[in-house]
Amino acid sequence: MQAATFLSPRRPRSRPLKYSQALITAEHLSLEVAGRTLLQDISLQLLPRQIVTVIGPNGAGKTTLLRLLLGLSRPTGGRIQRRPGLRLGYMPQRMQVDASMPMSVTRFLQLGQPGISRAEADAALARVRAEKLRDASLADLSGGEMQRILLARAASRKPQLMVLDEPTQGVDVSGQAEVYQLIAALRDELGCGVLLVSHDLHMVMAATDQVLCINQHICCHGHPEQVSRDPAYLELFGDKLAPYTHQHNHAHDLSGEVLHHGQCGHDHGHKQGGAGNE
Ligand SMILES: Nc1ncnc2c1ncn2[C@@H]1O[C@H](COP(=O)(O)OP(=O)(O)OP(=O)(O)O)[C@@H](O)[C@H]1O
Repeated sequence: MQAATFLSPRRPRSRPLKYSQALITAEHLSLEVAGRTLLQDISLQLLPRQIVTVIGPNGAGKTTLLRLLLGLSRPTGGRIQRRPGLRLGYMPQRMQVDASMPMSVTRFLQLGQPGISRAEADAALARVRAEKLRDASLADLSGGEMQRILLARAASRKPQLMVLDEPTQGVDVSGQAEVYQLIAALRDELGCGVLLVSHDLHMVMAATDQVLCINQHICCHGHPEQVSRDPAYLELFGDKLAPYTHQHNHAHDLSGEVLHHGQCGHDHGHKQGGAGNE
C-alpha cells in the first residue's frame, strides 16, 4: 500500500509537487481569526485508499483543519489543491437531535442530498450494518446508532474521500473498535481515502496508515507506532496509560461550524477514558 505523504513544513516553496495521485494537497496552510492563530504552516497530502488520522488536544484546530480541507472555510495563508470534481463525504462531530423534531433515518440520509433514492439510502444503511434502523426516528437512536447513521450518510454518495470528525464520539468501548472496523471496510469497498479525527491514537492504530499530530502546527507525523514514540506526541498525550479527560467546550453543526451557546441547547461537556479503558 502506498504511504500517505506529509509535506515537511520546511519544504522549499519553489519545488513543484506531484498532484496527479493526490485527492487533496495542502501547502503551508494557516488560519488567523481576529488576530488569533488557529492553524499555522500545515502541509499534507491525502491519497486514495489511505486512512489518515489527525490527533491533537482540545482546541488544537482539528475540526478547523478539516473545514479548510473541505472548502467550508478559507485559509488566510497557504493553498489547497483538490482533485477536480472530488466527491467528498463528511461526518461531523456527534450531532444532538431535537427530540421534538420527528425525522426518520431514511429522511435524514436524504436531507441535503437531493437525488438520493430510498434504495440508495437502504444501500448506505447496509454498508454500516444498520438496515433495521431505516424507519427509526432519529431522536430515538443511541449514541452508537447515531454515529453509524452519520457514517452511512458520509458514505452514501460513494465518496472518493471520507472526512470523519471524531466518528466514535459518544460510542462505548466495545462499539468503538467496531466503528473503526466499519471505516476500514468502507475504505476497502469504496476504494476511498479517509481523513479522520480521533482522540485516541491507540484505538485507531490498527485502522490507520498515517497519523498527523497537531497543536495549531504539525507536532509530528508518520506511521502510528512511530508517532506513539515521538517526543512531541508524548509531551502532548503522555504515555496514554493515564485516563484522558475530554472536555469538549463547543458543538458543531452538520457542516462542522462551531455552534454558539443557545444554538444547540445541550451541555457540551463529556468525558472519555484513556486508551484501553474508554
Ligand atoms: N470560526 C471561528 N472563529 C473563531 N474561533 C474559532 C472558529 N472556529 C473554531 N474556533 C476556535 O478554534 C479553536 C480550535 O477549534 P477546533 O474545533 O478546530 O478544535 P479541535 O481540535 O477540533 O477541538 P476538540 O478536540 O475540542 O474538538 C477553538 O478554540 C475554537 O473555539
